[in-house]
Amino acid sequence: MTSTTEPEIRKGLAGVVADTTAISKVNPESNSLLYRGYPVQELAARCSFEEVAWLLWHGELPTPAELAGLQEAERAQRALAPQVRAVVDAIPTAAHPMDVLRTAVSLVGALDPTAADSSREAEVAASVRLLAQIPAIVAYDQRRRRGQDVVEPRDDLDLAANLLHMTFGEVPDDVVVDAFRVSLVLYAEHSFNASTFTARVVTSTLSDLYSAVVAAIGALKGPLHGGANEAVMHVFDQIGSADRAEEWLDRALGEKRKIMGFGHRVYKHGDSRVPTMKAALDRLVEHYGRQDLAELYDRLEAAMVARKSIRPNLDYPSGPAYHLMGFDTATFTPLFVAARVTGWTAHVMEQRAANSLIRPLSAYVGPEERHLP
Ligand SMILES: CC(=O)SCCNC(=O)CCNC(=O)[C@H](O)C(C)(C)COP(=O)(O)OP(=O)(O)OC[C@H]1O[C@@H](n2cnc3c(N)ncnc32)[C@H](O)[C@@H]1OP(=O)(O)O
Ligand SMILES: O=C([O-])CC(=O)C(=O)O
Repeated sequence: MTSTTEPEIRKGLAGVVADTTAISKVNPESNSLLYRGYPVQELAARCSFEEVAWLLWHGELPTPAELAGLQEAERAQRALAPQVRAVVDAIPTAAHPMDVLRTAVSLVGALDPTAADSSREAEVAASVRLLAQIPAIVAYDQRRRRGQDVVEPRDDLDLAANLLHMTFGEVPDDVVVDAFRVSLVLYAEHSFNASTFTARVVTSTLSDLYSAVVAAIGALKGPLHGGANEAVMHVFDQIGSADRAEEWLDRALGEKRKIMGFGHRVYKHGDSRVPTMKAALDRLVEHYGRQDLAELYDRLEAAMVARKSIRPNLDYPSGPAYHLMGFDTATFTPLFVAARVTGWTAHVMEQRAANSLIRPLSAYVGPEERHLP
């Protein structure tokens, strides 16, 4: 007699601990998030996005000389190669900006003669290159969609201010630049989320860093992940005003729809990053005089908590914040990429340093063996 043990299947790998990481710690019990040991709220309050990028890649905050070196290298690589502009121009504007970004990043990799070099030095250099190029691609694409000419980068501005300058042709008020910087810091890293895990799977086959980032962009695009920040804005547009929030939500829940910007695979009592981003959104609401947006935000959140006890994730405040800054809704997820590329590339380097091919098993449920007639 044979005994068969059913394999345990964890759909969506929920609850599975797939490997160790020293990059960030997501703690749903204490509702906290640490990057290399530092609470993300402290980093968002006191650090530039470039300092956080260095921290994620190297494990420690940069010295003044290290930060100056990173800034110099990043600022020197902000201009897009003519081939990259030409490829972006060749993509119809009906294509989503995430498709444009995915394609352009792939070309940036193909144009890098050191792309196949997987030494740590080369991968840090490629990470800095992507840190510089992605904002330029995102800004270029939004401008061409609006029929606007390219704005050249300014090397006297940090990454956050320069991205805004390249997108809008001017540097907005400090309150706006600061809210944008905060969003980049909060979006930078979040352990084994779907896009980061994708980057690690690609790296585990000993593929190159650019391939891992291109695949991660594909994973981030979906509305269950990074695409939710864009989807939140579509929800706000559909609802229109605060007094319609409950009615809209009841209909959506009645149709068994997922409400974008709410819920999380790991956090079940609220996302550690939301209070910091909500505070930045509140400052933008004040700055732009858009209390109507804040009222809609609050009414929908309160109704969702009352009906389902499900709380907002980071995409909920980020969507309306990017809207107030003036970004097109379809540009929101590319902005997430501009931030998360730091976490992805840190994970690529960590995976490579202690690699094991990522290849789980499956339980076969198809037909028993059979034969052709
Ligand atoms: C930066 C980020 O990527 S954060 C995530 C951004 N994504 C979103 O905002 C999309 C909306 N949210 C969701 O779809 C989910 O909450 C996810 C995908 C993020 C997490 O999902 P999971 O961990 O797989 O939880 P799951 O989908 O099983 O939800 C558990 C229960 O809560 C419900 N639920 C969870 N999130 C939502 C939501 N946003 N709207 C309505 N119901 C929800 C589910 O329907 C399910 O209910 P059931 O047990 O009655 O079937
Ligand atoms: O951790 C996750 O599953 C999704 C998320 O919040 C992120 O990637 O920032």
